[in-house]
Amino acid sequence: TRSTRPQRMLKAVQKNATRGDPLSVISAIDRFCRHSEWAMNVGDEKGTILDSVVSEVNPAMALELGTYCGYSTVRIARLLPPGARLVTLEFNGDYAAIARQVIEWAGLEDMVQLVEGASGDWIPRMKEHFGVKTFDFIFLDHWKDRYLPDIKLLEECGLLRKGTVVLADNVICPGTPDYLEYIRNSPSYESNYFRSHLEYTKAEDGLEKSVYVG
Ligand SMILES: Cc1ccc(Cc2cc(O)c(O)c(C(=O)NC/C=C/[C@H]3O[C@@H](n4cnc5c(N)ncnc54)[C@H](O)[C@@H]3O)c2)cc1
Ligand SMILES: [Mg+2]
Repeated sequence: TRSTRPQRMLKAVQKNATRGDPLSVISAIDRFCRHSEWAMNVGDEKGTILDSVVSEVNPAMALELGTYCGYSTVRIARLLPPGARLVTLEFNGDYAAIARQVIEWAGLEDMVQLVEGASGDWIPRMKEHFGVKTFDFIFLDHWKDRYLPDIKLLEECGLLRKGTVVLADNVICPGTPDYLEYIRNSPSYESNYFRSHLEYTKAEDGLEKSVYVG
């Protein structure tokens, strides 16, 4: 049977990227998406904004919702300080299997804990199951109608602390109107919009950076 797009993306990484070199994995995926097949990675343009926020936060404990093929997982994990950890949730087994191999090709498997499961099920178990106290940095890039319920769940589970930075992809395209409305009007967050473009296209999109103030 015909291969899937994530499988073809992984092949492109194994063919064009150097084992243990995260930047070569990132550029191999960007080249694949620009010249072969578009895919919903955060991409190179929004990726530089993601990089600058991760570098500024320098998180010891990071969370990603929506691993997909692991592109942003690699972008984040390559910037983490030694001993830091990135937990990434992905409930599609096929995508998780591809992402695991992409993360391993980049040589970042020691920094990353890929959990195969739904955010709604696993966020309440972060403390007792993963020994997480609070997250320093959170990247939202899963189904857009899950951003709002999951940020509220993260609050309820006490997983945010004063200064936790939440970065949300696609707040314009596909768009997350209910999340934006909540986070921009909540006294518990200071938010800023970083205007950019939908990955590999000229359409507008952007990232919303929100700092939890408690
Ligand atoms: C109209 C239109 C369509 C598509 C686009 C283009 C476009 C551009 C983008 O950057 C996008 O991020 C998206 C997008 O839809 N992303 C959804 C990404 C989901 C991944 O996360 C996984 N997942 C989804 N919910 C959960 C969950 N609870 N727990 C754990 N994993 C979850 C899924 O298994 C996927 O691995 C789309 C732009 C405009
Ligand atoms: Mg996205």
